[in-house]
Amino acid sequence: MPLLFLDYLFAALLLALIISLWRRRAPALPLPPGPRGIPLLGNALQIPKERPWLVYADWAKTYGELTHLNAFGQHLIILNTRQAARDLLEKRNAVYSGRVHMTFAGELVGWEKSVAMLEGPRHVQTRRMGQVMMSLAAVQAQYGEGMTAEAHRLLRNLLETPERWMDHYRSSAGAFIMLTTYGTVPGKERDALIEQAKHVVEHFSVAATPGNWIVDFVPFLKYLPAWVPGCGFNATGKAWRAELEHLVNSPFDGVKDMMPDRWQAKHIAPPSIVSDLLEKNPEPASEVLIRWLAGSLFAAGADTTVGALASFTLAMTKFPAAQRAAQAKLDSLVGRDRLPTFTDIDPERAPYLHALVKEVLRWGIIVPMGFPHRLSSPGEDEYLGWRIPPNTLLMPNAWAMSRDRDVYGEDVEVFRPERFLAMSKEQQTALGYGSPTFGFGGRVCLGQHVAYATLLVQIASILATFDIARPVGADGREVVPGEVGFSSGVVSHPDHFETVIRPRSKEAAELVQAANAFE
Ligand code: HEM
Repeated sequence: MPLLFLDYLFAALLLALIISLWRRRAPALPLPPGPRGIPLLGNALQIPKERPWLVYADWAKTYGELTHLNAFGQHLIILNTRQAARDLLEKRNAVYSGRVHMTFAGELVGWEKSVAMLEGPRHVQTRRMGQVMMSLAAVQAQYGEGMTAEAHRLLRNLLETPERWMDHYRSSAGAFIMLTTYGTVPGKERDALIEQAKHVVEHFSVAATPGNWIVDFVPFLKYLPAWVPGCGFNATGKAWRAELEHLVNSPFDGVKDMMPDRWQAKHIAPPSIVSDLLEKNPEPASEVLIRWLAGSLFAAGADTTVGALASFTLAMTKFPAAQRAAQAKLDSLVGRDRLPTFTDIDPERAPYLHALVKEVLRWGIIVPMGFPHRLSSPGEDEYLGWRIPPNTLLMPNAWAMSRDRDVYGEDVEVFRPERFLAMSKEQQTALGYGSPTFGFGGRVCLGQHVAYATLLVQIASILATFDIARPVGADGREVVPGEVGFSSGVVSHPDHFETVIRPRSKEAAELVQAANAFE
């Protein structure tokens, strides 16, 4: 027996030796190229804070498809081409659909239950539930009427106080999501929730900014009381958690109360994503997923849609020819004695309008670096001969992809909807809503069809009734906006610019008033 034991020991040592020799002979694949960092910090000091997509696009000229960075040991890879993003985030989405873990935003404030941060089977299950929003036709059929009425309210607000256009876009975006998600009707309660949501979304942006919170680097600090010097973030987290939970729970409980016997579909709740999901998934275990799915929609949808409308307004101010062309097409399609409906603006009848909305999403791309995806498999991956270590964060440079000259032509900085009309049907289908603005793979924006339908009806309604014009300076000449930058957050809005929004005619103003006569 002792001899047998020694045999085993000898065999094990031999095996260990062979493995170590083999490992030495087969060196690991290289990491993708990237700027040289410094010990411990890596590239942390080189990561650009202002409009990083511009710097990354510049680096891509040196490094190619992928740029590798390392910040305090965390691997980051910028995906510089749509092909690389498709190959990794779409074709291998089973392993590239993880998200980054954030102690402050996720655990302390409570965003970890939101769809955008969930991972694994709960994420897949929640997304499956979100399929109720999974086609443009379905969204229009179910919510088209309510969306049209919301668009009319936006027009009325623009007529009354045009200079407050950004406020009106914000409350309109909130109203659209409240309507589709909870079926909430206009009123004081809804206005209060939209106002509260504004703060929650602003706080999310601060909470999720990497580097803002020491507890993200030293997680055990979350256990210390807020009065310990340096741990005040625990009090902030608690306050923000309370407001987030109120926003998630209050409208949800309102719908639930209206459907006490929801499994029999005998209820008085208006049609909405929540009532639909509660009806189809009556088992109590689904409730928390539906509650947070609904809450996530507001957070993910409100600021993004507002940003897209701001980009639209900037584009119309800078490129009046596109505005005139869109108005002429709408006039010939709808006439000038009524407002457009969803039936008027389907892709077959209104191709120019669809091209214009796609161009808004491409030219003024508002999530320029997407949201990072995490490689969640325990082992490393390989792509084009490069090594991708587990836990790497992949960030698609959607801004650079939306300026790919091979796809969009040489004039990528010009707002020109015609570029989509010149493409074949196959090309257009491959590009989806025109650019990678809605992300990729198992994480692609869950609200993309709602967002697109919302923009379509809002933009058609505005163009039919208003002119978006350049202001006139003291010298009597039009002031053409110069180079307007975009803000640096995850959701990026155009910086301030001057514009004038006024009714196209007396008749157009009357149409807007008539559409809101019963309010
Ligand atoms: C123009 C408007 C919008 C843009 C540009 C946009 C863009 C995006 C992007 C880039 C992502 C990340 C995709 C990825 O990780 O690859 C995302 C995720 C998401 N969006 Fe949107 N979005 C918009 C509007 C909306 C709306 C209106 C809703 C809700 C009704 C919504 C709900 C979501 C949700 C729930 C996620 C998280 C998906 C997940 O992590 O599984 N979005 N969006």
